[in-house]
Order: sequence, then structure tokens, then C-alpha cells
Amino acid sequence: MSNLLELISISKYYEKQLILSEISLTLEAGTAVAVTGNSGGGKTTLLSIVGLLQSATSGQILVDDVNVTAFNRQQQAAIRGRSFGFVFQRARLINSLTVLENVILPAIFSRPKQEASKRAQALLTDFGLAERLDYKPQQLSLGQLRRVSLARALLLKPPILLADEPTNDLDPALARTVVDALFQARNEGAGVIIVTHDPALARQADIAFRLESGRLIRQ
Ligand SMILES: Nc1ncnc2c1ncn2[C@@H]1O[C@H](COP(=O)(O)OP(=O)(O)OP(=O)(O)O)[C@@H](O)[C@H]1O
Repeated sequence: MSNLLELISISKYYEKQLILSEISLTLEAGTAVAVTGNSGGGKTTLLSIVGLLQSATSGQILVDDVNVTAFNRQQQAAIRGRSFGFVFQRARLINSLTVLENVILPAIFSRPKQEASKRAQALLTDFGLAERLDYKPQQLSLGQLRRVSLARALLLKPPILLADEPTNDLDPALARTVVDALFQARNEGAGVIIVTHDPALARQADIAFRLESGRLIRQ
């Protein structure tokens, strides 16, 4: 199996506070990794560093064996678009676009519109949002926003999926659908990192870590 992602001794300080301490992690294709830990422990910070949304104070990040640590913003944005799908707490959806348009957005330059629209509609239907295609993000609940964000993340079948508390705000049946979609992507070869408070979800992953005092401890 190939390494999709490698973190080498990543540390992060906010001001003088150490949040992440020398974290090393390898993500292989077709593997789901769960990260649990206390609230405020740095899980979201870790995920946003992995996704090149913010930089670490020290350490290296390799994506597909390329060291991207020193890439500029534009280069990192290109890697993000190509390699990552994000399912984050604050889904960055565009308020002036409909649900369907938001989900199709990542594909506008790379796919025929019809093909992208078909897959987007299929994903949104799977996630119980068939009746909401023409809604705007501000007309949706948090749980619905989370599912729109998951559909958008899955649209282009990215090699790496990063999910921050993907089952929050969802009832058990919908949580199951979302978790199934993430593991289906894993089965199709994606590397998936899931930050979660849910021990049952963490147990389902191939490898589970706990973030404790800034260190990643394998469970
Ligand atoms: N931009 C920032 N500047 C300063 N401190 C920050 C910043 N972002 C996060 N922090 C602090 O870093 C710590 C880790 O935050 P983070 O959101 O990564 O934790 P978390 O484990 O994801 O928490 P939760 O489970 O509650 O979502 C917290 O104490 C938080 O207050």
C-alpha cells in the first residue's frame, strides 16, 4: 500500500501554548484513522494542519511523497483541491448558491456539468436531501449542512478525506448513512481521517489514536 500522507514531528503552538507535540502519522490508501480526545485537545487543529488550511509551527508534511511543507498558498491550494475532501464543522458553503450548486462546485473545471450534477444529486439523495436541492445553505439545519458538505467532499472521490465530527447533529439513522459513506470511500481506496467524540465510531476505524496532552497515542 502507498502512503497518501505523512506527518513528521508536527508541533503547533498558539502563542506560547503547545497544542500539538511532535506528532508523526502515516496514512495509507484504503485506511481509516480515527482521532479521539478531550474537547479543546487540538483535534481540529491537527486536521486543519493535515489539510494545509493552517501551518504547523514545526515539522514536515508529505502528500503523495512530496514535501509540501514549504509550498506557498497557491501551491497548497492546488494540493488541497486535488488530494483532499473536507467534511468540517463549519462547512464553507456559498450562501448565494443552492445546495446542488454548492456540491457541484468542486467539479466545475474538471467534469462535464451533467455528469457532476448526476453524481451530486445521487449523493444528496443518499443523504436524505433530495427535497432540498434548491434550498440555500442558510435555509438548512446544522445536520443538513453537514451532509451537504459530505456530498461535496465525496463528489470528486478525493484520495484523502478529512472529517471533523461527521456524525454531530445527526440522528442515528443519518449518522449511519454518513459513516457508511466514509467507509465506502475507504473501501474504494481513500485514506480517511475521522476526528470524533464517538468511541463506537473510533472502534470502527482501522487505526485509532487518542490525542492527549498534544501527543498522539495509538489505542
Ligand atoms: N486560532 C487560535 N488561536 C489561539 N488558540 C486557538 C486557536 N484555535 C484553537 N485554539 C486553542 O487550541 C486548543 C485546541 O483547539 P481545537 O479546536 O483544535 O480542539 P479540539 O480537540 O478540536 O476541540 P473540540 O473537541 O472541542 O472541537 C483550544 O484550547 C483552543 O482554544
